[in-house]
Amino acid sequence: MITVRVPAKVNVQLGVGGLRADGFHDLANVFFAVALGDQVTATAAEPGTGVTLSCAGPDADQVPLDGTNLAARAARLLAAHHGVPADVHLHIDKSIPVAGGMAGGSADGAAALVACDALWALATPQPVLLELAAELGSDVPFALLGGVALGRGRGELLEALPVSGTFHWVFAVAEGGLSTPAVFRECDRLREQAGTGSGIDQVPTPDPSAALLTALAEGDPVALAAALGNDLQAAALSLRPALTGCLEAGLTAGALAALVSGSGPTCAFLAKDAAGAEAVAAALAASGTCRAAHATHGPVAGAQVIDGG
Ligand SMILES: C[C@](O)(CO)[C@H](O)COP(=O)(O)OP(=O)(O)OC[C@H]1O[C@@H](n2ccc(N)nc2=O)[C@H](O)[C@@H]1O
Ligand SMILES: Nc1ncnc2c1ncn2[C@@H]1O[C@H](COP(=O)(O)OP(=O)(O)OP(=O)(O)O)[C@@H](O)[C@H]1O
Repeated sequence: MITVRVPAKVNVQLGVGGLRADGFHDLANVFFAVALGDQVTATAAEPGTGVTLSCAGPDADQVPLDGTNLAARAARLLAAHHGVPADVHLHIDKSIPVAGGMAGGSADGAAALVACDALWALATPQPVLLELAAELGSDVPFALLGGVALGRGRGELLEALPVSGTFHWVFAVAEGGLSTPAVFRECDRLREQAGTGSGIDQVPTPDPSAALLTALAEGDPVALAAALGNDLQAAALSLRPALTGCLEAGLTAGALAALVSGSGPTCAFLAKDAAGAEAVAAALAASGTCRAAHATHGPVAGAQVIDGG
């Protein structure tokens, strides 16, 4: 039995370029891994059983337990790559909000790759795991890497970034999720409506912000707060206007900055320190603008075996 811990992500910069012919957008995506995470346990199964799944946690009823689950797809992809049978039971201990913009499904996919690789003693080299991860989804490679990284292309071409110290975050979980493709479509629609166009020839491919990279490298939360940016935020707010109230509640409670996490609807708040994060989380929980609020920190490592007994 192998248990892997895997982090959720917040995008401290999500620069979205034009719509490509393949339906994806080129990004300048600065991923940041936070301690709020899932655990995936892989247990050996009888030959011919295939991949079976179970899930525990407050949102477990929203997690598909069929072959579409990213953890199951990851196990089958790894097995096919090595030509071994995909017989395994995967148990997901879920803390990451589902369809929340924190890459929860992607995290489970990355965790399943690492857990099955260890269970089946495959010793897959990291670059191969990263390639398999990219086949599963744009956010999956980062969940393997963790820390802070710049994702180019559709977010899968990663470069680790220097970072100092620990940053303190609060995540406000919304009622219900948002579909990632729907949020990208809304971003394109808003661009068309504004008359700028949404295609690859009309929207320049964004670059990472120099001020943001310096703030990360220097471990400066005030400077990071000033440099945070998410090009999907307007689209998420357009689809879910009530999120504005949540963002404002966190700022009123003393957060240094507030933004939508990735494609939303989870809202992320940067705090000055651990005590500041606890205070913002308590105020948000009492504000009635979200379902739950969690104080956490980062950066933390990517998917890692924590129990191999
Ligand atoms: C919003 C982010 O979470 C930011 O990290 C990611 O860009 C989304 O990553 P993801 O959920 O792993 O997305 P994927 O499973 O690869 O793609 C789902 C859908 O999102 C849209 N998509 C995704 C990534 C990207 N760079 N451009 C896109 O337009 C496409 O419609 C795609 O069909
Ligand atoms: N292991 C999984 N955990 C949660 N959802 C999963 C999983 N596997 C597949 N899904 C499906 O993926 C959908 C999106 O869930 P997920 O939690 O990954 O969203 P997200 O965090 O917004 O993704 P991202 O931030 O990568 O765009 C869910 O509604 C669910 O149907």
